Amino acid sequence: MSASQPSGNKSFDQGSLSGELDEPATSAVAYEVDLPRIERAVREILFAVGEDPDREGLRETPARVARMYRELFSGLHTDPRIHLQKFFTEKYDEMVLVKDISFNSMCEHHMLPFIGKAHIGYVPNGKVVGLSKLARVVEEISHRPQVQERMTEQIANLLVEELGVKGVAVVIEAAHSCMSIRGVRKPDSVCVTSAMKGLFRSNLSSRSEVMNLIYGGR
Ligand SMILES: Nc1nc2c(ncn2[C@@H]2O[C@H](COP(=O)(O)OP(=O)(O)OP(=O)(O)O)[C@@H](O)[C@H]2O)c(=O)[nH]1
Ligand SMILES: [Zn+2]
Repeated sequence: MSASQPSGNKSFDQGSLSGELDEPATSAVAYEVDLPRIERAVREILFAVGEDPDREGLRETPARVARMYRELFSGLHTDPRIHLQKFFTEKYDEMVLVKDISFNSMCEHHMLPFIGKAHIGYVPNGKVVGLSKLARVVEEISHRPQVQERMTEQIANLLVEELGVKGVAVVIEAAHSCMSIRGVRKPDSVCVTSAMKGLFRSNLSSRSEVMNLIYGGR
């Protein structure tokens, strides 16, 4: 299924399509990142650590870092709700699970990456979204200064608010570089967070089912 040509996939034709047909490629909100300001700041950091930002190898570094931050924080200027505006009215009312959605984010405490996988399960309440849209939501919510717990909650809340799901389970596992390359230096630690809403919160067997589907066989 392509984002702008949903009728190409027969399995989705059985339901009717709602929402915007001309979905933009991204949900970007107009904002011009101040690249020169980042460049000046990076030059200052290089001076402060005792480097010479004008030596050949570093000359282009401030501009590179500025472009890098624009990319890593691109989710600050997007509205991930847009990806959930287009849905399919399906009778399907069992769980849908997309697991192993890889992501990278930036820990807001140290501005170092945390990298991992998100698993999103939900039980629809008449509205089913294209599977890629869940990954798009993860992309945008992760490309911000984040903490893992907030990211987990934000994804779950978005599905509740936009799709009125009967239940949603978001599980995120990630390795935080701020814990591996510096500070306490525990390179093998993995942080796991979960947000359970609706029947995944109230019903133990639904919760066990989604956890088994995510982790079963591992
Ligand atoms: N709960 C949570 N903590 C995080 C996340 N990312 C980083 N941290 C933690 O944020 C904390 C910041 O602690 P501080 O004491 O303010 O900073 P610090 O002196 O650099 O801490 P150390 O990392 O222990 O050296 C650290 O314990 C990090 O492990 C996250 O996504 N969630
Ligand atoms: Zn950190």
